[in-house]
Amino acid sequence: MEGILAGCSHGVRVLFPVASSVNPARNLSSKELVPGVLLPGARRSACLRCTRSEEKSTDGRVTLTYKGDDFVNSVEVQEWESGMSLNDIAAKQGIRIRRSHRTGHPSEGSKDEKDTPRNILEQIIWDKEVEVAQFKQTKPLETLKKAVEDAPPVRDFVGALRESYRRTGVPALIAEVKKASPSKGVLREDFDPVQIAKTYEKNGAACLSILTDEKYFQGSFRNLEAVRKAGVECPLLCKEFIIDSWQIYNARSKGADAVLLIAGVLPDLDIKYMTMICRELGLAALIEVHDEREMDRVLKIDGIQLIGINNRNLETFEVDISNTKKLLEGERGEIIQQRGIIVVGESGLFTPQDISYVQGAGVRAVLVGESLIKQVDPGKAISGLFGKDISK
Ligand SMILES: O=C(O)c1ccccc1NCC(=O)[C@H](O)[C@H](O)COP(=O)(O)O
Repeated sequence: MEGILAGCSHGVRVLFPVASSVNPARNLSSKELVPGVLLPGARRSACLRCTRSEEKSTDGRVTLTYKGDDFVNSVEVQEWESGMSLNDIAAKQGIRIRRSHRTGHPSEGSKDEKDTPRNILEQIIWDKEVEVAQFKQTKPLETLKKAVEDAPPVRDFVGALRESYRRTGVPALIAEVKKASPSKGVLREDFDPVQIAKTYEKNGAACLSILTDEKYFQGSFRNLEAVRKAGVECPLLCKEFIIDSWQIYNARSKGADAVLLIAGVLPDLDIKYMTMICRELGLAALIEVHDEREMDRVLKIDGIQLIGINNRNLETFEVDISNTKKLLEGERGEIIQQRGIIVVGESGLFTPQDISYVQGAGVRAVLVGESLIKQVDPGKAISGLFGKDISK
């Protein structure tokens, strides 16, 4: 791939395609390469903690290298340089979800195959790309960063989960404020997010998950802000389909304490880069996996504190809670235990037996939506789900 490529040991990289109509890199000084700022034509922003040196190769490509750099020569960066399409790089990591805006490649098939989403998750992601591009026009990152400074202080999401597990002896509950879903349609007609959040908190939820996607889940950032402003103390997960670091800043500016990063959608470099941004903002990152390959990819990334195992296949909607057990068996479970990673069991949990089954597999927190939200009193339903009162 033609362009200017830079990477650093802090996990930040820049790619300015020379072919791009805008090539700001030509006139950039290192002062302008600010962490987290995505310049026009760049795929990544650079890191000010590094010291820059510049090298021009015979084919005109300029490589910016940084002192102490071990990142530039990594396999991932070499793949970026090799001329593979971005969808191909993702596919090589086992990612089936394509990005509609990514550079095409003959292996992606005919025009029709390229233009038609293969499944609901891909459809959601393609719509999200359009949505985020529009939001970015109205609120550029620099504006958003100012809003982040005024956001309510971050609450300790991981700490709340650990504390709840220690106190109750059962997996900590992340209760999901979920009005609707693509698989089940509307789950609750009389949906008052603040009231639901309050009853979840009162009845023992350690943290809350607030869906913010409007089109497919009838959620919103208004809900997230309203819950945060209503005096709810539980840390809040912004449940969004994140494909761009802009969304992480946006989530923080609205009061989120944690964000979801889906390994089935994000290549390794994106996960590394986004978790770094989360760390800088003080947010927890819940990295979601669904199969062994995704789990293995995530376990290769340093500094991961929270892994969610989704029992729902987001491409087919099939739910199977034995997926959690399968992914925690053997060496994977041992690595997770050694590193003190908290595993969150996600989706399809309806009974105390389900909870003890995933707990037995190694889960220390659960993310539950449907089985609570459909009950007359979703808060009271918590003791039914756990087989005991977890509020004390
Ligand atoms: O819930 C869906 O239908 C869905 C479809 C496509 C992408 C994501 C989807 N859900 C996100 C989740 O995984 C759940 O909201 C969460 O784990 C709670 O699941 P549940 O307790 O089964 O409502």
